[in-house]
Amino acid sequence: MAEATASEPRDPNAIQLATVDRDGRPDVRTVLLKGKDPRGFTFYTNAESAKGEELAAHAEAAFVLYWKSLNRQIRVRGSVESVSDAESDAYFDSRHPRSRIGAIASQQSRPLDSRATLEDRVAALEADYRDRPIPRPAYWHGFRVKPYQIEFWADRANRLHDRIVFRRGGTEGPWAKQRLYP
Ligand SMILES: Cc1cc2nc3c(=O)[nH]c(=O)nc-3n(C[C@H](O)[C@H](O)[C@H](O)COP(=O)(O)O)c2cc1C
Repeated sequence: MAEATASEPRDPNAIQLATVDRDGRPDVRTVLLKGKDPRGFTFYTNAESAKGEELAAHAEAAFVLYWKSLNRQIRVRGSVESVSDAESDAYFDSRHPRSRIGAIASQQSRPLDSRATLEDRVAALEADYRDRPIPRPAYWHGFRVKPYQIEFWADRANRLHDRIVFRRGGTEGPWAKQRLYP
């Protein structure tokens, strides 16, 4: 990530996050990776969005990071849990006030009749919260992907790329390392 931060033109932490809906049909979208530690990988979103509903029905996800400037890919599969309220509060409070207002104003993934409706809602909320703290809505929080598989792919000459996969039986415990044919 440090190398990508130095060389990617923007959003080195953008991940393409895949989930499945109630009928088992895949869905995918970009979100920003906001945390990584031994427990897993964290992103923030509206739990009432399409992805939130999909995760509520089936708490499993996969994501891919592709750094074009480095020609490297990382693939992750894992089970998903909500992060603690304290973690979500800390991240929410670190965001710019406009982003906090945006999180309240946006009924993410639901129909919006016009851009003006959203802008009016933002203006009303900005007036409402001018002199008081902007609280994190309960539906806006972090999700943690707890990995059971992580694969690193790196470009090599003549398309004989390196692929190293780490797997484990569940979301805890030791990893087994395996090299794969490209
Ligand atoms: C570069 C980029 C970063 C994004 N980051 C986030 C994010 O961190 N959280 C989020 O909820 N949506 C983010 N989005 C918007 C999502 O891709 C998506 O439009 C939105 O979350 C609704 O997805 P859903 O309908 O599948 O729930 C981002 C989009 C882009 C292009």
